[in-house]
Amino acid sequence: MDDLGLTSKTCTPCQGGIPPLTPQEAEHFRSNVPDWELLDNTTKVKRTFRTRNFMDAMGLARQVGELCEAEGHHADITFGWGYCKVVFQTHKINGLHENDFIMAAKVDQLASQGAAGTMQKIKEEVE
Ligand SMILES: C[C@H](O)[C@H](O)[C@H]1CNC2=NC(N)=NC(=O)C2=N1
Repeated sequence: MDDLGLTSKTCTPCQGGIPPLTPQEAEHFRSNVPDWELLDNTTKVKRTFRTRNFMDAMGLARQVGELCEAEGHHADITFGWGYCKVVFQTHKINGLHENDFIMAAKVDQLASQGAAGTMQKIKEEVE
């Protein structure tokens, strides 16, 4: 689905002073990360991940946080037993920027690796 090649891009430092994406532009980017949804009149993009328990939710939150720090573009992350909610917005422009969708695509990649890791762990436990 990543037709725009979002996962191979890196975030550009956003210094503000540019208009946020229009709803149409935001929806175009969102179609590349179909598990995410636009919020607050398309000024934010959100995905909630389901996890097996609290510690997995915290682990995912930590991994997402480290990715944000590495990219210099930060999510608002809330987690609890069985879930981790990730919301991106470019605060400097109070709206969405391509960076938010680059991050969404990279978080999907991260979470799928994590899920694969979990499945591998379960498989090993079973065998
Ligand atoms: C100086 C630094 O790059 C900026 O403050 C960055 C940090 N991370 C950020 N993250 C998000 N989501 N929005 C921003 O506007 C933002 N600005």
